[in-house]
Amino acid sequence: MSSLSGKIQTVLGFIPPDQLGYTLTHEHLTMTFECCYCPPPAHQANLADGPIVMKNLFWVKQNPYSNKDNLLLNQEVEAIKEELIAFKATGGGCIVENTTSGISRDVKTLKWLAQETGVHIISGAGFYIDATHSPETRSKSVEQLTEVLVDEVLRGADGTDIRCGIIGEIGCSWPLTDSEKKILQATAEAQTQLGSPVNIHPGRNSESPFQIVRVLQEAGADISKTVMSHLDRTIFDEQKLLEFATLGSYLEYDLFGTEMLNYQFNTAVDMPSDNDRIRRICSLINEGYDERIVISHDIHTKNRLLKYGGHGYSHILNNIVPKMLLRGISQQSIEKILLENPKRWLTFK
Ligand SMILES: CC(=O)NCCS(=O)(=O)O
Repeated sequence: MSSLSGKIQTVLGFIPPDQLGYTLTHEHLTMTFECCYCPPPAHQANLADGPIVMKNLFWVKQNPYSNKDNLLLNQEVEAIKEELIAFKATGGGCIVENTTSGISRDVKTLKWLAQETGVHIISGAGFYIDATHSPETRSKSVEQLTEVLVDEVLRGADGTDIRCGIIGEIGCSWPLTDSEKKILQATAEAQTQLGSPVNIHPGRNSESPFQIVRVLQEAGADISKTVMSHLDRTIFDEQKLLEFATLGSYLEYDLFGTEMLNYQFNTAVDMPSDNDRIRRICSLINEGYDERIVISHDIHTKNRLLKYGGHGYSHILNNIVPKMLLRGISQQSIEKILLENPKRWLTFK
C-alpha cells in the first residue's frame, strides 16, 4: 500500500475525497499546442497568423489547429481565472488538469489558479505524444521513466514541490511508437507502486484503446483505475464500444462543446455533436456502465473559452446536465458521472 492510499492529491496538497465536488476529469488550464499545428490550405494561408477576431471566429471554430494564436492557451490565465470562479459558483468543485510534459505543463500557474479561485485542481504526471518527446525522454529506460513519474507524484513536477495527483494524460499515437510503449510500461509500474489514477490519450484509431489496455495489462497496470480519454472521436461502432467497456477502464467522453464539420486530425471521422455524446452515454448507462463513465470538455485551445465566444468550463454543468435529464438520464446517474466516479478514480489505492 502506498503512502498516498485513501487520499486525493491536488496542487495545494491532500483533500479528503468527500470534499471533491463535481469534477471535470479532463481539462487544460494552461498549455501550448504548437506540436499539433495544421497549416491551412493555400487559399486560407492568411488566417494562420494574427489574433482571433469576430470576423475569423467561425473559421477558427472549424479549423482550431490552423490559427497559431489559438494554440496558446497559456496566454489566457486571467480569463481562465474568471471562468473558474464562475465554475465554482455554478456548483463545480474540481478540475483534473491533464497537461503533461511536451505541451508546456505549468504547475506554478495551476497552484496560483487553485489559490485564487478555490477550485480543486489536480495536475498530471508524465508525457504527451511521441511528437513532443525530447531526445532525453526517448533515451530513458522503462525504469528511468518510472522514476520520473513516481517523482512527479511524490516530490513534485518541473523542479517545484507541487505534486501531481494523477499520471496522464499519457499521449499515444496510432500506430503506437516505441517511446510511447516504454512510457505506458513505466505508467503501469508507477501505478503499481503508487496506487495512482491514470489517464490515457489514445491514438486516432478504434484499435488504439484496445492495444493500449493490452500493453498496460502486460506491464501489470490496474485498468480499473485507468481512464480512457477521447472515446467520442475514437470508437464509433456500438458493439466495439461495448467490447471495450468490458475491459474495465473508465470511459471518458471529454470533447463536450466540440462541434465541427471536419475533424482536422482525422478527416475520415465525423466529429459527434453534444447530442450524439449524450445518446452514447444513455446507451452505456442502459448497458449498466454508469459506474464507469466520466465526462469533460478537454479545453485546449483559446476559441473554446467564453472570452472568445466559446462554451467555457461551465458548459457541462449549465447546459449538458439539463439536456441529459431531458433525455431521461437520472439525477442518480449524473451524480455518479460527475461525482462518485471521479472520486473513486482519483483516490489513491
Ligand atoms: C490536448 C489533447 O490532446 N486534446 C485531444 C485532442 S483530440 O482531437 O481528441 O485528439
